Amino acid sequence: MPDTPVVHVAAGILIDHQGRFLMASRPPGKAYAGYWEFPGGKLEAGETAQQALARELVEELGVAINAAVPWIVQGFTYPHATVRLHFFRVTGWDGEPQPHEGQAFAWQQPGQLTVSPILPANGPILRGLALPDQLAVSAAGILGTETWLARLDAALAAGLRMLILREPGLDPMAYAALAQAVLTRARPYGCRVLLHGAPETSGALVTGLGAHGLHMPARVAAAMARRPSGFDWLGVSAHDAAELAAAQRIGADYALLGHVAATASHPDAPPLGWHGFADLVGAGWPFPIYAIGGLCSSDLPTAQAHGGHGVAALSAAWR
Ligand SMILES: Nc1nc2c([nH]c(=O)n2[C@@H]2O[C@H](COP(=O)(O)OP(=O)(O)OP(=O)(O)O)[C@@H](O)[C@H]2O)c(=O)[nH]1
Repeated sequence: MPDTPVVHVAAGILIDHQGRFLMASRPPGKAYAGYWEFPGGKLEAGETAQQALARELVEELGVAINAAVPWIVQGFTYPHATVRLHFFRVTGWDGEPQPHEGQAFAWQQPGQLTVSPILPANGPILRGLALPDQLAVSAAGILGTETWLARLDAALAAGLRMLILREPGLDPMAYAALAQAVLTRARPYGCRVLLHGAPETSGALVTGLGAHGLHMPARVAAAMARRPSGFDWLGVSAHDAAELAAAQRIGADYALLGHVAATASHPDAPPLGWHGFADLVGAGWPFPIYAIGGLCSSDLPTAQAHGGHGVAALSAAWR
């Protein structure tokens, strides 16, 4: 049987100043009419995804893009087509979106969807949109627990909304006690806390404490065939294409990719640099990828211009 040809599609997630994103209903006459999607459409011969996006948004919404960054690439097989969807986050455009094809529009808040049904391929996209563009990795072992907890309080007050509690120097009892203390501090702020380790060693603690998920080292994910059950959010560290492929295989919700810049925590391995980061991300992955390694919040625009979802900071998060 011949392989089904892959249809490449560009779709734009218009994000406004309040952090809301635009969804549109598919017009009558198209496959999945009435389903909600992100505006966009198929690439024409010779077009790049970015060019197709610009054309489709003029045709469908009458807006001209002036700020867009590549984001998730999602493959999906429908009865009518096998598609490869190139999603872009669009933060600047000229003109007010108009329903040129008779679509209905809805501006939506991440994590609080009010429209349905959604095109089946778009589930991971909506989850990805609910992830903040900055996260922090803990540093209790580096700073000392009391000092770090005080800095955590300050970071939470300043807007930190996702934290990976990675403390390889702590024994299991001390780690569990710290995790409890961190969750108590983070909950009032709605900050997600992911514990670190393998499902066998840290999974019961995630469930027992009601943490938001598990972040796994690359070698743990590489040894898995499928997603471990029982975790709302599952993240993976990666350093190369094989480790990103492992994250994809197990259905990770996000990956950290690095290290991008030289960092004291990995003095021996050469940094990827932004070009190395962009080359790896540019292969197209169905989950958001954070840049990590010697970075701080001012690196966010650079990370996003190179295809990253955002920045993960270790030392810089606690200064
Ligand atoms: N535009 C868009 N298409 C999506 C999304 N998610 C998703 O699975 N798709 C799929 O990608 C394909 C896009 O095709 P389309 O019908 O919108 O493309 P088009 O504007 O060129 O349409 P046409 O050629 O039928 O007029 C469809 O199979 C659609 O189901 C999404 O968020 N936005």
